[in-house]
Amino acid sequence: MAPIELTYFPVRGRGNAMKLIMYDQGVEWTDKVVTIEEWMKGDLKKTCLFGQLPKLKDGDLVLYQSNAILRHLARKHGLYGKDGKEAALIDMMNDSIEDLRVKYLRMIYQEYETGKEKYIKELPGHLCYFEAILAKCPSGFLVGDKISFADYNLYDFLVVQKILCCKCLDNFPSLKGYVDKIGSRPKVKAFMESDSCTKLPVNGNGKQ
Ligand SMILES: N[C@@H](CCC(=O)N[C@@H](CS)C(=O)NCC(=O)O)C(=O)O
Repeated sequence: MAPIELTYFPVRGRGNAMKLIMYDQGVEWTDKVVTIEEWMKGDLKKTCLFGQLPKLKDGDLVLYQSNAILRHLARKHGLYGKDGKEAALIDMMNDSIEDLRVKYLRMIYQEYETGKEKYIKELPGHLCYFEAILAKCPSGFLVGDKISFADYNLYDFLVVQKILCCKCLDNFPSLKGYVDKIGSRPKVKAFMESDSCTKLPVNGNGKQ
């Protein structure tokens, strides 16, 4: 049995970026899928440190909080820059991706009907920062010359934004090139085209 076990709902959600990292880095893991019906019984929730998923079990280490999980995988698999300075910059990038993800999730779960149009209108005003960052990165990665966990996270987020609004990257050539570049890594491509990704709804409430 794989030593890593990921417990999450049958959605892409916050689980997809960590799955992408594991698949691309050749890490074996087992998915423990929790249906909403099972979750609603409440027993599993009570055992979760903060009452939420995802949960990653790596040997005797049990982790909650998706960004802590991404960072753990990054430390183990060399996806955290070449030194402390790059690690700090990667953290900064990832925090900014998290800010956007929270905005997106708020719209999806709390105000899809009333807030979707406004969200799409405001999206370029958020994405432009990443466009400017990537336009200045000769490697095509957010920080340094190697892929980091923040790159997988941003890639995952941008793909989800394209599902919401297929034209959202049209005015952002660097972001477009970035999605194409990361998306054409053979294992990333294979994972994104696999049932493990395509068969799952993007979000738990069916909105996307
Ligand atoms: N900050 C947490 C948020 C986790 C979170 O919102 N989990 C949701 C699913 S994505 C959840 O467990 N919802 C069920 C519940 O809160 O009862 C993280 O990044 O992991």
